[in-house]
Amino acid sequence: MSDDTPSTPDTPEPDSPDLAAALAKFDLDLPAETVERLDAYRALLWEWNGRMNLTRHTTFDKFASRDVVDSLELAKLIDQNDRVLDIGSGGGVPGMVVAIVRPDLQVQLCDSVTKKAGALQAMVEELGINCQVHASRVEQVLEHHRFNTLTARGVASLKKFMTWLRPQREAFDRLLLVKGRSWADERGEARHYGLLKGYDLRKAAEYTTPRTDAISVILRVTPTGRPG
Ligand SMILES: C[S@@+](CC[C@H](N)C(=O)[O-])C[C@H]1O[C@@H](n2cnc3c(N)ncnc32)[C@H](O)[C@@H]1O
Repeated sequence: MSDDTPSTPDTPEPDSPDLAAALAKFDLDLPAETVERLDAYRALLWEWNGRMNLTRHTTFDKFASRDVVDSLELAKLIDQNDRVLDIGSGGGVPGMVVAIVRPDLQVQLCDSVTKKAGALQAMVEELGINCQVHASRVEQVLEHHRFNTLTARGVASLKKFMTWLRPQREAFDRLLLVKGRSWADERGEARHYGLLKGYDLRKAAEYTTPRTDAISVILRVTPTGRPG
């Protein structure tokens, strides 16, 4: 190619026209019935998003490559029939997606903002999902309920989580947190404050958001002995 050949600018890939196309684009193979249920949830989420700020993932590609991918990675780590609480569900990610892809689980959602919990409750009812919604902070939910698995994405630092959960360590078997690249700094901070004493913390999964270089990890935090 000669030096004066005009370079063609990178043309951005067009967004997929529907959820099935987006899932196929990222090699996410789900049963047709699950795709239908996910799409019904996606439509409600975008509708509610017009009334309050619940998500920035308002293209099929973003919904599939971020929300569905994170939720599927989490779902792989949850035991059969677990009682699950999704903390700070916001618009329902990952909890609602996990409830749809893993109907064996007993998923509950919580958000401390009453109007967000109200939107979640309305979506759950419209979709006919058997999923209790708590309009409260996780600290309060755990005073009255016990779960096998707690999940969360984008809610708070590890230090904050370990502070909130400290008085309720008997109320759950494990905590699964979706985190970005800064996870090791967060671990360092939580350790510095002695908040990981009496817990086992492992990186349970690591994956890349499709077609980006964004790395995500899932941290699994398990209470072991008594806190130091
Ligand atoms: C940035 S949003 C993330 C929403 C969703 N998990 C996602 O990834 O799209 C964080 C949510 O956590 C909720 N939240 C913050 N602290 C909380 C707490 N202690 N208990 C329950 N929800 C909380 C907020 O109200 C907010 O809706």
